[in-house]
Amino acid sequence: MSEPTHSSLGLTPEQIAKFQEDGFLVLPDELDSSTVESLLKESRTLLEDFPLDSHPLTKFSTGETAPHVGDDYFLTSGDKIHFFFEEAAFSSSGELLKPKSQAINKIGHALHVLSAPFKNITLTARNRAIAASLAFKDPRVLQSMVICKQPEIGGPCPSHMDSTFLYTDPPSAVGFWYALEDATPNNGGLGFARGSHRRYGVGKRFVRLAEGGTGFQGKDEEGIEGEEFEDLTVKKGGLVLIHGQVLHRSTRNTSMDSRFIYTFHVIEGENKYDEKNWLQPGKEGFSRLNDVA
Ligand SMILES: O=C(O)CCC(=O)C(=O)O
Ligand SMILES: [Fe+2]
Repeated sequence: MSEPTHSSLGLTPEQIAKFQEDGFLVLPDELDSSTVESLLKESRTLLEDFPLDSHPLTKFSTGETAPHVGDDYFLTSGDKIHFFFEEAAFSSSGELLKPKSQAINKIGHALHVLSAPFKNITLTARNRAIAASLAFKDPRVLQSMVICKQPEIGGPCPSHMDSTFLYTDPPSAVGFWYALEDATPNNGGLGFARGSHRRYGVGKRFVRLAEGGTGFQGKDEEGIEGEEFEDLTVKKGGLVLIHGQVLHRSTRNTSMDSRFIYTFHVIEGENKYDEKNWLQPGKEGFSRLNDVA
């Protein structure tokens, strides 16, 4: 038998139609259990090994939690592995309430470049073929992260569309979201307003501000707040593809179970990616899925 071609590794016509209809697509069992185990092990190692003393949110002993502490750490994270705390991990006087491995909400944003286990599941022939199925010509990978959503204090991710954050002209973002643990309505799962990508354009953008830091520019389209969300259950190893304009969110995790997921985003390299976007490419540019053998 001949080797499978890229296109035969891609989505079926039925899967493509469902993605276009709903704005998301669940692909169960995308990763086998030993791969998931290796990604969890890598995540735990990163959490254990990062230096707490030099982190911008903990190196100030006075509990300095002003909004702009950490702006630079965030804005320079596009080609690095940085660690972002759960808001509820600190007391009102700025003391860390949990051991650091249970206090981090998110690790990002270049795991797909700098961490071999994450790179190995991101820059793959399968993902190249999935992107081709979704009509990408020059798919580029950016903004990879592990979202830990820690037990008891896991912060919510309010309703948004990803093209607000990773805008191209025309919009093209697609999220690849992998459950590394079962993600359920009980531990802060993932919820969608089904079909909402067909109801709204990209109304606002999350940008670098001229005065420093980041903020939103523009307005949401009318009616966006009234959307109903369906909370999914995604078993570990499952992949969810997320259209850049579908509204999605995840809720607070007050359960005793963490909800580790890995996500990265793909944009069309042929579309204009401007300097307002919060995440700017390093010298190498964003990773090309078409370079995968
Ligand atoms: O899993 C979450 O909490 C949110 C993930 C998300 O918004 C994304 O991957 O685009
Ligand atoms: Fe998102």
